[in-house]
Amino acid sequence: GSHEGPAKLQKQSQPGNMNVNVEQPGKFERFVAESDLMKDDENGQKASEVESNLKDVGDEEESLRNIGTPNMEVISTRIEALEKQIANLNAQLVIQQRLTNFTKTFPPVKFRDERTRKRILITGGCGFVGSHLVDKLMADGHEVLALDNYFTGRKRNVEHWIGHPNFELVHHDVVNPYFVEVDQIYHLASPASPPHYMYNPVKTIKTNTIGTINMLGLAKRVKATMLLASTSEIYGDPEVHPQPEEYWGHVNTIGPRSCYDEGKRVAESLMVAYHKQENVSIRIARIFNTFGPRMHMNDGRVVSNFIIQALQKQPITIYGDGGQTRSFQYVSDLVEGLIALMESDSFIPVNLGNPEEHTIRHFAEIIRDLVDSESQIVHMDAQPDDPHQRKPDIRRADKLLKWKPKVSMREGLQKTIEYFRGQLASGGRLDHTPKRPRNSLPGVRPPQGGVVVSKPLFVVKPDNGRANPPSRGDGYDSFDDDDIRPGPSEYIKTQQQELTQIPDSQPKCNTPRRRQDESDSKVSHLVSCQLLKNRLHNEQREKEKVERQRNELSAQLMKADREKREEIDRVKKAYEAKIQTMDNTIRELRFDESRVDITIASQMHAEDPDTIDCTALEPRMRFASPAVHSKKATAVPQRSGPELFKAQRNAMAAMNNLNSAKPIIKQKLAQTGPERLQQRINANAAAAAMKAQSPPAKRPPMQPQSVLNVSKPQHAATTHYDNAKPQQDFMLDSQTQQHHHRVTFQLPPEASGEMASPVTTTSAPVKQCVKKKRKKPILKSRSDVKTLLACLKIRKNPRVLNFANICPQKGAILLQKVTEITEVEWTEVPEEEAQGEESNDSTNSKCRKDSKDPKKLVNEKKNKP
Ligand SMILES: O=C(O)[C@H]1O[C@H](OP(=O)(O)OP(=O)(O)OC[C@H]2O[C@@H](n3ccc(=O)[nH]c3=O)[C@H](O)[C@@H]2O)[C@H](O)[C@@H](O)[C@@H]1O
Repeated sequence: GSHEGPAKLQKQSQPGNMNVNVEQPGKFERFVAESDLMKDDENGQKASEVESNLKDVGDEEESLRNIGTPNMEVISTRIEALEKQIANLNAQLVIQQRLTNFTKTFPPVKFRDERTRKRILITGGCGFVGSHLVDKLMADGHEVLALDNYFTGRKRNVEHWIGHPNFELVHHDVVNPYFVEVDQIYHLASPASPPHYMYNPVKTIKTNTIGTINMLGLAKRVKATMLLASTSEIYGDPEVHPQPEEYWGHVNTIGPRSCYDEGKRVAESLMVAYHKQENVSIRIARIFNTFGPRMHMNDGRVVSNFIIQALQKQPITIYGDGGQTRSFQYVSDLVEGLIALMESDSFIPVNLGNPEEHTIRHFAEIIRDLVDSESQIVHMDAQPDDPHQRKPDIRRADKLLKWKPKVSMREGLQKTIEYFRGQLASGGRLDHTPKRPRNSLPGVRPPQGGVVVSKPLFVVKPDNGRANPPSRGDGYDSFDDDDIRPGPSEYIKTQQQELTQIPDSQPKCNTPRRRQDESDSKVSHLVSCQLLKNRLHNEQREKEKVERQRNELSAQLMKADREKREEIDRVKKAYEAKIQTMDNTIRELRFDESRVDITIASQMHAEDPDTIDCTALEPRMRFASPAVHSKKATAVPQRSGPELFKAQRNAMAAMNNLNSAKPIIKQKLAQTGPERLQQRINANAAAAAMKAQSPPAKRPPMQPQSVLNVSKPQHAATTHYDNAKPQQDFMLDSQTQQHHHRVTFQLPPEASGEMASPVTTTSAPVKQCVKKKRKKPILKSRSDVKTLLACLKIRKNPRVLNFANICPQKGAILLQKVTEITEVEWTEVPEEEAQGEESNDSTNSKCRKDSKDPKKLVNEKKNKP
């Protein structure tokens, strides 16, 4: 029956499936039309109803399979796969999150509330000192605004803060006014390396004077405290050693360094003037030689030059005899000193430097040793106006700020060497080849030796003919017209005029070579800025891309998770349905058992077994009861003694049958546990597989109708088993044998093989069957009981049994049951009648009481109202 659908199974399992069609023969057609079970059981071995019941259980399993109950292993494998997939996606998500956060991760920042958090402006915030100051103040939890024109500063010095809510980077030249509300201003903007500040001395002066005025104006307006990064250079070539703050200095006002020295001296003067006149809160730091990471490789100062020369095993170049002295401080000490000064209330200048003094010759040897380099030390011409000695007197800083440098020179040098080593190893964006100074630089003396002048930051030729806007930083002369900014073309014209006006004493300044170099440098600077912008833009895009990928992965993860949950739900539901079905099966079997009990009890206690009132029972049980139709049952008239006796005897026989059914049902109930069910499922699956492999068994032709007609019991029972084809007809004959009638079947030749087994057992009495321990006892299931009870009913009133939906095998079995029941009844049939019928049979060779064609019989029944 594995080809049947669940709907058919459901129909089969309905209790009223085998209808006792008493007074509605018109329904016969409908039964025929619905006779799905006619197709059932092409497999003869399964004719037994026990097996058919087993099959029911198997079919339940099949119906489960139809709703998607899969093999547990398959499900768990699927779930495992999904879990693996989810773990995979999780791992990917973590990686993507790390990638995403990589650009977002900032160094740790202290939390400050509104009262203690300050807004701090740092001019030159992208420079060597400025960027370290940014780091320190950011880490301390302040809001930092870094201003830079990127002349010597580099965005990459502060790129780790870009995007931080406390940090802001503004491309601005302090020569132009800038308006912002801040609490403190660190004014660091100015080139500081001699080659850099000598490169454009006018700009250097403007930055230090106009830039300082602009910042002091801002400080005045917003009442901010302003710190000026002054320099030890204001002492010039000092005649006092070490240099205290009280020393006025020794500066050549027209020397090559004067643009810087005098610029810073004016800046100090401006600070004091604004303090006295405008009551601006000021701080002046006189910074001595400082070194550390983030120095530009092309800085040109002694520390970077010597370290790179040593690392590259090139000659270490000392200007002059090397007897000049310097005192070098590490950048972190300077930053602490600057902050300490800002936080103090000292408006007088304070020296910030490390008093550890060395000659440049000794310094070169120290670096060569620290680098473990084989570089030679070579001497070149001395620098003009190069201070011969320099050492800070830091007593004031100690007294006012409680500040002293902490990092020794060697310790600081180690860190700086590592930094430059890393820079060189990473390809060092700039190749450093210190060159002799160009003669043409204005303000720089004609070469007398090896002054190291840095190359332009990025030497990139302009790829278009357009004139580039000014990049030397002095786009206009602030003194003349603060509000009018000339356009690029006018600017170029002005520059050219300026250049042609340079006196003949410096003729080389006018050469095309000089202008070209200058232009290259400006362009390269612009290009470097642009490259940086592009890089940041690309990074931003990359970040967005990663973000997108992350979102996609999240969506995938959610989808997989949802699928998993759905799968689990589905399996759960399927198993719940399976359990439900098992429960139902067990309940039904229990129900059968109790029904049998009830029936037996009814039979035993009823005076007339046929008049039991079953109205209180539910319909299924009512059907099982002998009083199938309670109305009719109660309407049965009082019977005579023999009739009653006959009925009681029949009831006893029925009771015996029922008793024999009970243990079988119990046994079956015990068998219908979950394990047993699983076994059956497996067996069914195997059988189905076998069946699929073997060629389909040849089925008998479809039998649209089969009618069992049991007539009045006084006469010999005449039954038509009507197949569509006349040759399949057979007659039921009865003979008296010893004390009871015997019934024989004549089966159609093609069915006889399949039905041999049930037919041969028909004539044996019930008790005998049990005694012989037949493998297939007659009463085994509720349908047996139903059949029996139906037959009991038939005995009382002749009826037409409709077996339209019963297959031939089952029909045969049913006939057998009828025979067994009628056997009891027919013992009282008068001998003559039986013999008369026998003679009839002998003449006709077949018992044919109403010798009508079966089809005619059907038609007659249909025509009855
Ligand atoms: O770093 C600093 O704090 C100071 O550096 C410079 O002052 P300077 O001492 O001239 O700095 P360097 O260029 O490093 O020169 C130091 C000494 O080393 C010598 N030197 C430099 C470079 C070189 O390759 N070889 C060499 O012998 C110089 O001639 C000089 O005597 C600036 O002028 C100051 O503004 C700044 O404050």
